[in-house]
This record gives sequence, structure tokens and C-alpha cells, in this order.
Amino acid sequence: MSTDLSRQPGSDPVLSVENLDVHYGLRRQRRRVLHGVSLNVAPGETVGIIGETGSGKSTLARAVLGLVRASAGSIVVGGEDISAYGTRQWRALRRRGVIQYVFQDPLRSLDPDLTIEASLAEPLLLQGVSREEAATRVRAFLSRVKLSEELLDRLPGELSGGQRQRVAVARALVTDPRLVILDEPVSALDSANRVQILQILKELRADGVALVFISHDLGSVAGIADRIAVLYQGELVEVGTARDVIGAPRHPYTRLLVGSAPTLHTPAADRAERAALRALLHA
Ligand SMILES: Nc1ncnc2c1ncn2[C@@H]1O[C@H](COP(=O)(O)OP(=O)(O)OP(=O)(O)O)[C@@H](O)[C@H]1O
Repeated sequence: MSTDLSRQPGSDPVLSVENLDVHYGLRRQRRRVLHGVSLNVAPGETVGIIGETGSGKSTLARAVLGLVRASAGSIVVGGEDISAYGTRQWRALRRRGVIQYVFQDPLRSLDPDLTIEASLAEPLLLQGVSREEAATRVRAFLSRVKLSEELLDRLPGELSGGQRQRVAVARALVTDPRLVILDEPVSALDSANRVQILQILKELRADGVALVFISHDLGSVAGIADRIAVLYQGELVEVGTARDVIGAPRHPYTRLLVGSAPTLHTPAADRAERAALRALLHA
């Protein structure tokens, strides 16, 4: 396959991953989970990363967030090579709010002992914003994620799942980051909440933030991503515009994904075709 998986025209990328390898385990247990992953994300761009369970999506997110160390390759965020950063440098980078994250389970992104107001103000206060200014910005952001100010005094455990995820999205975006990594942000939500969060993310993109949106569900990514990258068994097998990847998928695994996605408005591959694609993948 001759797809150039890393090149993206235009301004300097906000995220540039080059030839990334990640291993888990030691000695005999050592296993490669990501291999030769290269991907650029331009400022303001939304890139969807899709792949089946175990393909390495969350590992890629963790590597970019410094939660797991790369065994080879580089990760450059906003021009800084962060792949060799130590814990302290990572902490400083997160404190500056350049890169933020939203996980599938909002309780992982939110401190259960902090009120919603404190949770939303915290990243701003860490940046040196005054308490007064932080309170104003928190309220403004709350309305952008369509939540009422009544929730500000509550703890995360006192909100519904959909409300919690909106708070997590607000917390990730309130510092005006350049890049937000969203790992399965809508997978735990019912369909009404899923649609609302996707709509909110679309609206927030107008601020120019770059989003990396990870999902096993092509249908969730299809409506929001400018480009889609397909991860298969730890390797990126296809990257292209959402229109190309969905309308004219090139790799057999992508064709299988597109054919199996019931919410996409493309003719679903019939059972025989899917079986043939599976046979090709496992040949
Ligand atoms: N901490 C770990 N130690 C050892 N192996 C791990 C660890 N975390 C993940 N793995 C393995 O690495 C592979 C990739 O896992 P990863 O969580 O990145 O996949 P994923 O595509 O995000 O899957 P899912 O959609 O199920 O979340 C899997 O085989 C998984 O079992």
C-alpha cells in the first residue's frame, strides 16, 4: 500500500508522531503494541483514530500524553520533542495546558473530591489565572457545554454520565489548549448524550483546537473528523480524508470496518464480501 501516512500540507503540525514503537512487558514478556506509527495533526484539525479492540489506540493516546514511554520514534508537540521527557517535564507541559485529554470514563479525568467549579477552575489557576478571572471563564465555558450553573457546587459523583462527560470536555478545553486527546469520549454514553457531546465538540473546534478523537466506532468519528487514521494490529494501515477513507477505503481492514458500520450512509458490504475481506486479512 503506497499511502503516505504522515504527510499533511499546510502549517506546522501541532502533533507530529514519527516511527513510534511502544512495547509492554519485560524480557520474555516483552511485546510490541505499536509499530512504526507516523501521524501529523495540523492546528485546528480533527483526526479520528479507529481500530478494533486491542489494536493499540489507547496506547497511542497514552504515549502522546506521556503515560507510557516510547521504545523508538519521536513525539513532537508544538515543536517540542516530548518523547524523552521525564515526569517533571511532563508535569510542566500539562500545567501549561498545551495538551489536554478526555477519557471514556469521566471519573478518570475528574477528581471525585473536587466540586465541578473547583475541577474546572484548577487548570486555569495552575496557569496563573486569577481566581476572579477563572470563575468568569468557568461560567462562560459551562454554558458552551450546555450545563447549568446549578451544578457548580456538586461533586462528579452527583452528576449523570452525560453531564460528567460534558464537564470533562469543558475542563480539557477551558485552558485553550492546542491539542486535546479524546479516548473513546462518547463510548459510555447513550445515543442522545453521544449526539450532544459530538455536537459540542464540533462547536468547540471553531476555537482552532486540534482534536485527536479515538474510537472503535467509525460512525462516531465519521461526522467530526477531517481525516481518519486506521490502526490495525499496532500499525497505521491507512490515513486519509474522512470522505476518502469512508467513501473509498483502500486497506481490506478499513473496507471491513466501513462495511460493518451500520450508521454510515454507504452501502454495507454483504456477508460474503465481509468474509472475503476477513480471509484476506488473515491470509
Ligand atoms: N499496561 C499494559 N501492559 C501490558 N499489555 C498491555 C497494557 N495495556 C495494554 N496492553 C495490551 O496492548 C494491546 C493494545 O492495548 P490498547 O489498550 O492500546 O488497545 P485499544 O485499541 O485501545 O483497545 P480498546 O478498544 O479495547 O480500548 C492489547 O493487546 C492490550 O492487551
